[in-house]
Amino acid sequence: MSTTAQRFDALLFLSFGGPDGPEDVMPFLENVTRGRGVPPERLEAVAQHYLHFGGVSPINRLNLEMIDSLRSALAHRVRDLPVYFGNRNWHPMVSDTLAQMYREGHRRILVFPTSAWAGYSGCRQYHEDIARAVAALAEAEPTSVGDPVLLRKLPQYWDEPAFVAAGADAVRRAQASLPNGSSVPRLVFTAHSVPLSADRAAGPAADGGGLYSKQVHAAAAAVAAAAGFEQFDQVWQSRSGPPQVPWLEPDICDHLESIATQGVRQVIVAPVGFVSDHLEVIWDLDNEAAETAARLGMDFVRADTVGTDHAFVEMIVDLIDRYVDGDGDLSAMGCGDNGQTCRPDCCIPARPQSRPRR
Ligand SMILES: CC1=C(CCC(=O)O)c2cc3nc(cc4[nH]c(cc5[nH]c(cc1n2)c(C)c5CCC(=O)O)c(CCC(=O)O)c4C)C(CCC(=O)O)=C3C
Ligand SMILES: [Fe+2]
Repeated sequence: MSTTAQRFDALLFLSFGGPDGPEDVMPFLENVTRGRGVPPERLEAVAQHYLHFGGVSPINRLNLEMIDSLRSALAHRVRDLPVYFGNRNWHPMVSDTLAQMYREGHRRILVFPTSAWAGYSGCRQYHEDIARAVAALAEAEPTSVGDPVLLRKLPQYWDEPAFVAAGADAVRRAQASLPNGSSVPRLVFTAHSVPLSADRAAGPAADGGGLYSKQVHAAAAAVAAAAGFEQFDQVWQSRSGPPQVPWLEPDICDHLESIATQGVRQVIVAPVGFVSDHLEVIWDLDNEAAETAARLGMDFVRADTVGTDHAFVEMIVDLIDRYVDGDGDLSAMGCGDNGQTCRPDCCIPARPQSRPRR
């Protein structure tokens, strides 16, 4: 690792990945869950959600659109930084993208992850896949042993002002689209649930862990305040895993039931935990939660995700600007080189004994 500041010469846009057709669905789900104890019934159910949309997740198209906007924003600021696309769980796989970047001469690579968060699923798994790709490069491109690459993951950005501002704009647009009601609509934020044990393992043990849920809550509070709401609820979605294992609760649909009994008639659901309209967003919210709200007689509107907002793309460029010359803050939460995991106060492994996935 070099100690003198040196410029980065490319950006790897690193995302989760999703299937592009029905035949991709099962192999994709196997990549996501390999060795992780997700019950087969849950996988079957999730496969059906994908198949409901022809086996195509919107995530890849949305990422490509975000990359297009990012390239224009970089060009606009006269930043000469080629952007490459790689995923953790589906093609283009990060290891293939890295091999291509290497062949095209890139040795110092910044990594932008499409997760804003700390924790095992939100941060550490991204590091693990970076490390795996770097290890695979030694086989794909043997010269990389003597002429190595440096991949530096950018820090978590859940508290960036532009992330909050884009979220607040989305909430305001959603609110404006509700029919006129007699009372203030209830603002409900959702993020991906994780096992309680994983959440407890995130962040300094002295603070009791829970860094993922704390960040989500803090981001939601900031978005709510910026959108002019005095109150909000924080709930979770897309739980999986065996039912006897506790996950973050309440679930969005259970929560809609309970606020209906409190007389709430209008709800704005804001998926603060997701950067773009993933399958989880369009299935669990636009389908399941919307249907639940309809059954309960509530007006329901789902706020947009921030990924298509110009302000969010500008935020990515700002992050890049802070790091591109090689003197960005390496101790910032989420930052790490070549998948060297974050500091222990970010994302200690939830399951230290889990087997490597491939
Ligand atoms: C915190 C978090 C984020 C946010 C951070 C980030 O954005 O990275 C996230 C994002 C996403 N999760 C996604 C998809 C899936 N997640 C699953 C499973 C799981 N997610 C978990 C957590 C998270 N997930 C966990 C603890 C599991 C249990 C199994 C395991 O520990 O791995 C499964 C397996 C089936 C199931 O169990 O549901 C699928 C298919 C997609 C792509 C959707 C598309 O295709 O559009 C995206 C963006
Ligand atoms: Fe997930």
